[in-house]
Amino acid sequence: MSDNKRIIIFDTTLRDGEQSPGASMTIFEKIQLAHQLQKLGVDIIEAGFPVISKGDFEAVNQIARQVKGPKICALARAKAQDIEAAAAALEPATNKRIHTFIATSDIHMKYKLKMTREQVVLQAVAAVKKAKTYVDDVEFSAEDAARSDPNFLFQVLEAVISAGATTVNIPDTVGYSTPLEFAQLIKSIKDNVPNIESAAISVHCHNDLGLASANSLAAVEAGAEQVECTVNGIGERSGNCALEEIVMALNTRSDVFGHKTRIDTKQLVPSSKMVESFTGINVQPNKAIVGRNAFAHEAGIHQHGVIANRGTYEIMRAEDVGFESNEFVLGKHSGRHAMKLWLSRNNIRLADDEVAALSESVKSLCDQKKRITDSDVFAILKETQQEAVAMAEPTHFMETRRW
Ligand SMILES: CC(=O)SCCNC(=O)CCNC(=O)[C@H](O)C(C)(C)COP(=O)(O)OP(=O)(O)OC[C@H]1O[C@@H](n2cnc3c(N)ncnc32)[C@H](O)[C@@H]1OP(=O)(O)O
Ligand SMILES: CC(C)C(=O)C(=O)O
Repeated sequence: MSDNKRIIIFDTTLRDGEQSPGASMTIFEKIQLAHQLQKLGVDIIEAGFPVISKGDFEAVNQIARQVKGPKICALARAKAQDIEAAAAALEPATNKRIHTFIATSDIHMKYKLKMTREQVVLQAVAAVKKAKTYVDDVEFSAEDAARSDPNFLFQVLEAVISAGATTVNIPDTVGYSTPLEFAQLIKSIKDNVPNIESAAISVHCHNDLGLASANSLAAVEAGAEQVECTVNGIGERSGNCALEEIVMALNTRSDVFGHKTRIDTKQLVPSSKMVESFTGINVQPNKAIVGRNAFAHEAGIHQHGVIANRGTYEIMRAEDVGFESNEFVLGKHSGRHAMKLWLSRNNIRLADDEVAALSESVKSLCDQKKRITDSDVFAILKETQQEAVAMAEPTHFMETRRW
């Protein structure tokens, strides 16, 4: 894979991810997660925002000391004190980046920062110059870029690149943009910022309208080189672009995007589980890629198809993202083919008419009970097929409805 075909994966689970209400992690957990992110193969770990607390400073500092491989990044407002804290926390890292930001939308400048456009440009440039005195690699983010006046955004980006920014990040801070619009914004930045070739273009999309991954992919198609994302898509409000979604979309549809990443996809599920356990934020079952139902089939027509050929209903392999296998669930929607498979996995032989009768009994039970277990099916079998069950040597006679 040539390098110009590789999208840089900038993981911000430890920074923006941790901003999810209730997701705070201990220093020990953050260090463990950073090691897991290294194993996952992310290019850059945004380890925290050192000025905000002693704990965040310490976590970034320990990660900078211990985690080798990915570049370690720390966030700083466009303020001297923040940049000094970021530089001090990152000091032990061999490969490091300071990420500084200021808002460029009229609503943020007027009401939040109470600054004029001219003041924002001056403060952005001063921040980048200050960060450059500590590190070569400086990222600048124009917060709320997607709602900023594009002409002002071009002016800010040109100024920060001239000041030494090596990456310019275009956040859709409030998840307002749409794929076509966001792609157009990236294209217009490439066309209107004269020195844009001197910096990498990054995107950072939020999920308020459920479009974070779609917007990030549209940006990649328009020429963005770095995607900022989080494991399980955690982050402010509805979260950030989910790392697993962007990576598997690029992998699975390389025919469309023509880009790859360095991610070891088999580490996606272990990373997801670690984030779930450290933050206490559970992944919804139907979450793309890492949700518990992402590779599970209950409907008979689908189960029949998958038994015949997994490609009928699976566009990715469960094993490739770190699950042990795909799964079948016996339920109200299951049919005879799945029933036969369940029986064979439990070493039970039945004639076709008996399989059909058992399927009917299972369906009837499902009309009364939301979830059925292996024990339920065995109970039905014991009533009707004592001989077959007696001969069976169940391989996993336990309370589970999946196999
Ligand atoms: C889009 C994002 O995700 S941005 C990152 C968000 N992350 C966080 O906020 C991390 C946690 N934050 C904190 O712990 C605190 O907010 C701190 C330490 C950063 C600041 O705390 P405080 O000094 O008490 O200020 P408070 O949070 O109330 O207000 C933010 C201040 O930062 C200023 N500010 C906000 N963004 C920027 C910026 N990019 N550059 C410079 N100043 C900024 C605001 O104007 C306000 O300044 P003021 O105190 O002069 O009015
Ligand atoms: C600091 C920036 C990149 C951010 O988190 C946002 O705009 O959402």
